[in-house]
Amino acid sequence: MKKITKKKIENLLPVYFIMGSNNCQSEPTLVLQQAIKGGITLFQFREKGTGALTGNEKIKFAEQLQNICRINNIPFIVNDDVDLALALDADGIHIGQDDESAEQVRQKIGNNKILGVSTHNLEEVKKAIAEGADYVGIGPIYSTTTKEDAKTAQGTALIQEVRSNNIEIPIVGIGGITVKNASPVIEHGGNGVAVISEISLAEDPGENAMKLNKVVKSFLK
Ligand SMILES: Cc1ncc(COP(=O)(O)OP(=O)(O)O)c(N)n1
Ligand SMILES: Cc1nc(C(=O)O)sc1CCOP(=O)(O)O
Ligand SMILES: [Mg+2]
Repeated sequence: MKKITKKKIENLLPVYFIMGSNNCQSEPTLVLQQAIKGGITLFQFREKGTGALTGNEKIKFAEQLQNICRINNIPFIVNDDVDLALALDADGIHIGQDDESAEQVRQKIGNNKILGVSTHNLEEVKKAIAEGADYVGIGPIYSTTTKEDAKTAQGTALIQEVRSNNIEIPIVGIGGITVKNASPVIEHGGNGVAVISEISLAEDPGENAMKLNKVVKSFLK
């Protein structure tokens, strides 16, 4: 992959689907295929929490999902695990404030992979940018039960603060986002929504992916 431009990242963020084996009630490979058909624009492999796969099982599962993404031209991002991202030659890595520093991770992955960083205040956003983030995740926008250690919901306040400071980093909102409540994230300056359960637990994952794609794109300028 060539050096990623800001415009290119923005174009990947509208419907950012995140999933691990414990987020699904049906076969995860089918859920991902349906989500892709529905119109997700980016995928993150996030294998963590209760009952998550480890070791070789985790690697094999990641390879299966990466393969599905490859066939369908959807970039594949790995959550937390920099070694796995490098071993799989993933398209990028997403890290949070409790993970390795963005500066260290950027050094390890070079300039041609996507680096996403979770942020919860303006200082963290500025630091992430200085250390080489390509986009920031801001959340939780709404309350969520999917992430065991999620912080208190903050709405779109930080997205608005970042934009009112004329900071142009691509932003994806995350946490409790559904088809019905996605639009404020974009109206207030986000470039996309990152969701787990709204797609992974949907009766029809493809339909929810399609609805999210439609609502987000209708509010993007
Ligand atoms: C797009 C996106 N935004 C935020 C997160 C959360 O990352 P983090 O705070 O490191 O928490 P975990 O996901 O690792 O539990 C994310 N994964 N993706
Ligand atoms: C992985 C994650 N990170 C969050 C953050 O606030 O940084 S909230 C979250 C869980 C998102 O799952 P759902 O779409 O089911 O609410
Ligand atoms: Mg993390």
